[in-house]
Amino acid sequence: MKLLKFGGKSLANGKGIKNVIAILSEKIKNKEKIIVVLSARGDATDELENLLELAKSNCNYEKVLIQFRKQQIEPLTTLNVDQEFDLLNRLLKGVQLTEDYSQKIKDLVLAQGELLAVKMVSALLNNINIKCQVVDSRLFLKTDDNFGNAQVNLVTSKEKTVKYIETIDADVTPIITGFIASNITNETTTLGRNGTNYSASLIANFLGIKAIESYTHVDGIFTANPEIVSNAKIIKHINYNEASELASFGTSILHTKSINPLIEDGISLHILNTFNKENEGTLISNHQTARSIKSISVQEEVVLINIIGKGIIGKKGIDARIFSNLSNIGVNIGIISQGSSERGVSFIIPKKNKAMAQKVLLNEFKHEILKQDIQAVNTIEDISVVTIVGQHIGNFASCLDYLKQNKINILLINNTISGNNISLVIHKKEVKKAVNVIHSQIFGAIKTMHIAIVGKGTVGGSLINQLLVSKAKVLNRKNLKLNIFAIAGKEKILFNKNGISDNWRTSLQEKENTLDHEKAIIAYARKHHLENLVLIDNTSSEDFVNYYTSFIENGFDLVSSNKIANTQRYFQYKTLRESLQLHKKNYLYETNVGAGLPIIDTIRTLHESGENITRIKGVFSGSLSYLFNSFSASEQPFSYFLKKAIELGYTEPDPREDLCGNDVARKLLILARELDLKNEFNDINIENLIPESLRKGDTKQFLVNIEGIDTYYSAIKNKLADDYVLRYIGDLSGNLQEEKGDLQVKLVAIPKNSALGNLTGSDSIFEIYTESYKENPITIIGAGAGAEVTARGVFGDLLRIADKK
Ligand SMILES: NC(=O)C1=CN([C@@H]2O[C@H](COP(=O)(O)OP(=O)(O)OC[C@H]3O[C@@H](n4cnc5c(N)ncnc54)[C@H](OP(=O)(O)O)[C@@H]3O)[C@@H](O)[C@H]2O)C=CC1
Ligand SMILES: N[C@@H](CC=O)C(=O)O
Repeated sequence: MKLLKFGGKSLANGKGIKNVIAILSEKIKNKEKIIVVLSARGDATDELENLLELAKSNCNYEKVLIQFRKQQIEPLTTLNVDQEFDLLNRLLKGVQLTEDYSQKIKDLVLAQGELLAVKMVSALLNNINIKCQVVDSRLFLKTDDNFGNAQVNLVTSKEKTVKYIETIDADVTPIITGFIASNITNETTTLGRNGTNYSASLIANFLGIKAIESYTHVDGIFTANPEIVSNAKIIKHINYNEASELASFGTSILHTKSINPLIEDGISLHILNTFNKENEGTLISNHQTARSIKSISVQEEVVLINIIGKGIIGKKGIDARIFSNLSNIGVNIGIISQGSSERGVSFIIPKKNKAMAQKVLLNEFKHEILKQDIQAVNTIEDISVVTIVGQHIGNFASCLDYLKQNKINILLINNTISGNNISLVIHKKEVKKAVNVIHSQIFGAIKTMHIAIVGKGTVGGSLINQLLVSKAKVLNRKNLKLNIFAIAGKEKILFNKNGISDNWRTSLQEKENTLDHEKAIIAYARKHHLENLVLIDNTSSEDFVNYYTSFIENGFDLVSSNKIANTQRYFQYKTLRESLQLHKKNYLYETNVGAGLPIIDTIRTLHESGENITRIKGVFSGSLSYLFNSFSASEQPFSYFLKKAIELGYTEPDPREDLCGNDVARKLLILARELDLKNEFNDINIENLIPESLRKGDTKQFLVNIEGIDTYYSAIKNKLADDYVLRYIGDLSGNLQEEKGDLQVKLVAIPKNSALGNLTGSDSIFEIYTESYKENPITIIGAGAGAEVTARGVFGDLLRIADKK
């Protein structure tokens, strides 16, 4: 024999009630022996409560009652419900006259919800020739007089239940009301909210039924609320102890009170979805599961009370006074925190008890408050308790670190003595982010990086497209979801918290111009509780780097192809690093020097391992490499190749930044600073390759007069000896153990058959001389510029940051 319990949402009009009848008729036709327990249909309990309130306030409840009746007789409008509605009418009239009602009246009114539900389901089954009988549980579930939350007399109720059910013919299915019972004088009582689950557990226990199927509107118990964590998973099987833990920490489909009768009699409870026949649901039984389950639950509607004062330290009896006073007024206390040297006690109570608790405490401690021994009894609202059930504190350190990295402020932390549950008190606005962060950390589930990309030109545009093309593969291989939630150019921003799509260029174009990109991006991420934030700077803007610290302070890691932040004044460079350290944030910029080549990583590894780097020399500019390689081997003028280099995406947004040597100088300075040298940009000796007349004016003007550059370069070429080529090199030398190195950027003529002379295309070459490698430098060679290789380098930095999470 099985007991089937259906919740209110399952019994609501439309698909719900249809599915319930289908489930029941299939089982009965298959000769399964079942007993059915029902809740009130849909929101009937709330609606009946609302009717009481309307009547109490002397409002016109009749119209609402007519509407309620209409709902309750769907889908069988011929159902006779006169008895229930005559009673409701009389009761509500009385309430209207007296402008008040007792809990006893309320129980009688609410009971009509369950009575109507069993009447409807029985009638629908009878209509399809299934024998069933309406059963009013008030006839056998006996309670005390505590209306609204009555205590069941287990012995009497068991005896009466068994006797009553025996009177029903074996081929008739009992359809029993949940939630309602009666006292010794047969007055209607109720078993508290979610009482139907309790009724079902008790009836199964009394009748020796070993299995309950509890039909709800959800697929079962999840590792976290699926409305908060999109990739939360169903927990297929848990044992009673784990279920009790989940129930006491706020998992809404379980209630401790309902689990106890199951444990006592080894009754399994299968949570199933009325609306999803295929789903396996969650089975709760006494079988030991292989490993302790983990599930994250959230308790809302709580407040944190802090009692603060120097007079509390070491004083005996303070705690006893707090807790006995609250217990006297029936307030349940949750997490308690009291540091040995802290001047205060903090604890969680239900929000509804806030005013009452504060009043009682202020009164209890009025003398201490007067003497200033207690400075404040304050309340922090808008908090939630996030509990990780089945999580040991010993393995939680990385999760805490991860929460900190995501700027989640933990007000209190608490673990149970068994060490298997951890509760965190956090601000309500951070709950969504916190639960997602914890979920991805403890379940190794899909981790989502939320990425804002500023700069959507040559490099930025390629990066966005690479990310869109590769994101499915990355998800597959690394369980990592790359979600671009913002794209910005100079003037416009496009946001989409679920990730921008392939037509981002058109969508961005259609946006209004905005100011303050930084503020808008931070506000958007905060509003949508986005975790694992990364800001990617693909501009060459000097202004935008000023916002880096603000992004860091607001929980963003940084990736940048823009070289400006690393080549500002040394104190600014240092301040940025201090901020990164303080906020435990990462800043990766591999593309700053070698585009897609791994220069910074190599130099940093050598340096950090103690290897003395003595010199770094090479052709650092992909565009200039391309220009000199092509120009030397051709009769075309220099400007012809310069235009091609711009087209190919090798140059800086203003190509004069390459030609004047600034770009190479920046790369050189970035490398020097990786070696802990404190050079400033001004310290670099730079040979400028732009004729004086073309240095002034903006990029547009320069491009109009671009041919003006040709005579200058033809003259240089004409002076070049045979078998020599031109190379624009960066050279970091001197004593690199000192505070500053010697930084030179210059044009040199070198033999064609040397390492530097042999370069082709837009290749760069970096020669790294060290004490161990002596005269044979480590050489890194490859494409030194270009949209695709640089974007790939930025992509690599992003994945490196994801790996650190
Ligand atoms: N090209 C290469 O091979 C390499 C380039 N880099 C670096 O990559 C960066 C980007 O270069 P590239 O893509 O060629 O440049 P582009 O000129 O093609 O793109 C620059 C982008 O930055 C945007 N932008 C400029 N200023 C701002 C601002 N203040 N706020 C927001 N957005 C802004 C522009 O917006 P809008 O579109 O609205 O004009 C544009 O989308 C540079 O710093 C460069 O040094 C690094 C290594 C190699
Ligand atoms: N303009 C740069 C691009 C990479 O930083 C270059 O030419 O190397």
